Amino acid sequence: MLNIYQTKEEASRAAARHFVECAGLAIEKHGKFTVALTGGSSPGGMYDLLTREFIDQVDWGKIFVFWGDERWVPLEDERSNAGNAFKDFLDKVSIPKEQIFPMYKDGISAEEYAKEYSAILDQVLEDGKTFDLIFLGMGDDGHTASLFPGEKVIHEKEKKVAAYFLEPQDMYRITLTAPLINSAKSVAFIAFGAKKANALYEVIKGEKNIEKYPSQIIAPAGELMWYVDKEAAAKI
Ligand SMILES: O=C(O)[C@H](O)[C@@H](O)[C@H](O)[C@H](O)COP(=O)(O)O
Repeated sequence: MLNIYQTKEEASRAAARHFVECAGLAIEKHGKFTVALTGGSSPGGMYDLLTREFIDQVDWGKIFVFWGDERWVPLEDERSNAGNAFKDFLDKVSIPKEQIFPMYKDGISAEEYAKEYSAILDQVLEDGKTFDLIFLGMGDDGHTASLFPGEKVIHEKEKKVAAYFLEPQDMYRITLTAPLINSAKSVAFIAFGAKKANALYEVIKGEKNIEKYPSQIIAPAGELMWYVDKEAAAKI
């Protein structure tokens, strides 16, 4: 469902509400809530609301946190998606540390950790396979998670988690793969601003070209939600 809001504040509020609702339903159903967070700047407003206004509406002790993707850098590095999420969100709520799984580990290669991360998911996810909720951002180029245009990781079918060297950024990336993302009960994109307008149009209304607009590959078994502002939706 495409939800368009006047401002990014309103869209962030709706995304935060979605988090609260999904958490409540999952905890009622199976005693825990498994969620993957997105990197980028887009979830900032939602994090802020979750740590203040909505803080008493979530049973934080029952939440298990993962990431959709990560730059292969230590958490102290300002490019770390996990490091930023701790600062803006996770350090301010009472999720037990052992229930938070950054996609980075010292002293091991990205490829090795992708296998380890996959094994952790097998243990923690309901039935070993489905997330309750995955948040995704979308790049101005239509990428999502670390599924970048033209990269063969877009078509990965076997692995749940993949790592590879992303030449244009000169760094390793680690990412949930499309089949795992698509098995989620709910997937929620958050995208704001005029710079996203072209990609959003192409992903939602354009001709199918997954190589060029990898976000098109996201078609979950469960619900697909978009939380966008009117600037991002300008071309739709
Ligand atoms: O690590 C990454 O590169 C992100 O996970 C990426 O997929 C991000 O979500 C988008 O690039 C949107 O970024 P913004 O939210 O900053 O626009």
